[in-house]
Amino acid sequence: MSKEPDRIFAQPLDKVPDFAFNEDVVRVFPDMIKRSVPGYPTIVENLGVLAAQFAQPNSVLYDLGASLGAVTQALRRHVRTDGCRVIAVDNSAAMVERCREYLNGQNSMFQELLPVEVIEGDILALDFQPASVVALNFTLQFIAPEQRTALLSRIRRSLLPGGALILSEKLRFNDAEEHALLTDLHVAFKRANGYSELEIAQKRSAIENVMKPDSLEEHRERLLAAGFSKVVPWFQCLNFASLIALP
Ligand SMILES: C[S@@+](CC[C@H](N)C(=O)[O-])C[C@H]1O[C@@H](n2cnc3c(N)ncnc32)[C@H](O)[C@@H]1O
Ligand SMILES: O=C(O)C(=O)C[C@]1(C(=O)O)C=C[C@@H](O)C=C1
Repeated sequence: MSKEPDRIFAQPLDKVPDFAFNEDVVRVFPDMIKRSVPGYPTIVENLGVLAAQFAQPNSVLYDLGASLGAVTQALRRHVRTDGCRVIAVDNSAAMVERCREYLNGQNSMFQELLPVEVIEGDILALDFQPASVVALNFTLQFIAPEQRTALLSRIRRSLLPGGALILSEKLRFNDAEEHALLTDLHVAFKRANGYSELEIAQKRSAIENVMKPDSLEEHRERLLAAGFSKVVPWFQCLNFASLIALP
């Protein structure tokens, strides 16, 4: 994985463009996400552990919005169920190209890994195959809010009995005081990870039009409306959380 440090917002910009998963972001993405999302390494590794509990023989495991394939690699480290294969999907050409390189490197180093197919495409247009695990790791927040329920309904319909959706997201909070406190603590987390005030402020304006977090209550209601029977939060660090949704 690239070790290049994220300096994307380090210099003052006349106008901060909307955030995009382009070549510049791809180059620094492992550093960016680790320094921006509290608990990210724990979530990714344990997503593999959780997935192993829900994986059903001869089924598909989806990594939706796979970026560089961190979740796919965790699935390959932990899932040992017979006949499983991973389908990783992302609509950023730059991400997909680099993701394929990393996974090919993994293929040549280890034997008996789950087969992986990396698809460059829009998860909103995906024809889902019967799946036992679907991971949306910090991806739903980038989908237009009015399209989220339909996507989750299609995922729900593709899930096999015994399977699960694992959904990780940045959260907002309905209680203004709680929202302000956890937002401040997230800024402190970024500062402690070496981001300057300028970098933090410019990143905030870059993502505000493209990334729309929901509250835990909104997630729960939407998942139930999409046909899931049970929603169980399994991780929260500051304003970032991960949920298990059962069919
Ligand atoms: C924050 S990143 C996900 C991080 C990744 N899952 C991980 O754990 O390292 C969000 C990803 O979702 C992808 N994405 C956003 N909208 C998408 C869509 N409609 N279809 C496919 N991928 C999408 C972006 O290109 C980006 O790579
Ligand atoms: O909330 C922020 O400030 C973030 O930087 C979050 C976030 C994310 O949750 O995906 C946004 C974009 C990058 O992909 C990395 C992290």
